[in-house]
Amino acid sequence: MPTLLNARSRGFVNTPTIERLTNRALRYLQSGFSVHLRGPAGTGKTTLALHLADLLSRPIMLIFGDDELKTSDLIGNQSGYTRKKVVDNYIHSVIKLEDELRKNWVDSRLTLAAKEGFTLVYDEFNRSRPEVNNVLLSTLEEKLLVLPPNNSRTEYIRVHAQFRAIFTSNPEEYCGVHATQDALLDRLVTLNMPDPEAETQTAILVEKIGITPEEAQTIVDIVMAFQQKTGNQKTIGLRSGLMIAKICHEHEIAIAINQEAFQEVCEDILLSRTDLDLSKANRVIQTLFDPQSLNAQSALPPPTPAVSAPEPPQPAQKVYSFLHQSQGAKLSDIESAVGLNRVETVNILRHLMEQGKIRLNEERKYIAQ
Ligand SMILES: Nc1ncnc2c1ncn2[C@@H]1O[C@H](COP(=O)(O)OP(=O)(O)OP(=O)(O)O)[C@@H](O)[C@H]1O
Repeated sequence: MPTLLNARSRGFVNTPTIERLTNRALRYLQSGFSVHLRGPAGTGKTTLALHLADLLSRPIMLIFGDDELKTSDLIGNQSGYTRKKVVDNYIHSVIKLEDELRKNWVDSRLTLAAKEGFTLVYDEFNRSRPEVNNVLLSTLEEKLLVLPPNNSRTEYIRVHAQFRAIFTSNPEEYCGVHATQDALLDRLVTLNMPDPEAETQTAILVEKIGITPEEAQTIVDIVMAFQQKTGNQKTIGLRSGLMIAKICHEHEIAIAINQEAFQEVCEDILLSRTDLDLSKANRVIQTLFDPQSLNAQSALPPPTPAVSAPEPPQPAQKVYSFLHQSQGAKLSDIESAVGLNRVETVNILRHLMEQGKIRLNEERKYIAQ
């Protein structure tokens, strides 16, 4: 059986923009639609897809799109044979032999998710050839998964009511990406991922790498200014910032624009990511280490704290008291009892779990400690 993913999205940074996007996507998922997050590399599609899947509170199956992927990788295939031999020697002089050879069918991720009502996260699905994804058409629309003919099992699977799929994709001009069939797009609600704003990038660098907000802002300023000056939107962004931050943090390199070691790291990470002529790109990057030029380039707002910072005490107290009285409840019950939306409820539950005040039992009920 394929491995189930338990995507507790720790370290997920929730800014007002991300939260709005999350709420929109969640609304569509709760109404039974599958969601498609589309946008350039490094805008946080996969991270948001896993966060959404986590909010749905169902086991998660993860598939990565790939040119080599086959339909059988999605639905399953025949794997070996089972042989049954019956020897009947009831009358000692007579032997009756029955030999039966049966093909074994092994479900793959889509089939399992559709059967059991899991959440399927299909990352970069347009890297798979379009015909491979055809099997998704009836799964999403008619809620029927059609399997290849076989005598030993049913050829149609009725899709479980809780099955949801979350797709992510890169724009079609990216290398190795196929055009997406209109029929598939027509069955999905597509949300375009915005480029993460400076405040989101800063918050992510602080949360993921553990640098200070001022250091994070210095890196984000440099990366965004380089992106603007070179006109390169495709490969320079959040990931470059995360790499610079991680390297500097781990090697105790001071994150300041007048530090030679910091300048070198920025050059190494950024110069390889632009199509601009190297000498021109080099000149651009040198202007960024001039404090006046950088300040003029990017009047970025000061970092604002992430929304995932500690919840206000009142709703958390409400959730805790409810759990205390009810002796355990599931996410949907908590949500309706305290009148909060899913994102708010999950944030509070996480916060209470981190404080050791509640725990999640095997029936996925939250129990007050
Ligand atoms: N909201 C977030 N909270 C914390 N980290 C984030 C968030 N969004 C993105 N990141 C981090 O930014 C990096 C890029 O994010 P992610 O891989 O989700 O982007 P993507 O759009 O799926 O990229 P690609 O198209 O290249 O797969 C990752 O290291 C991820 O952990």
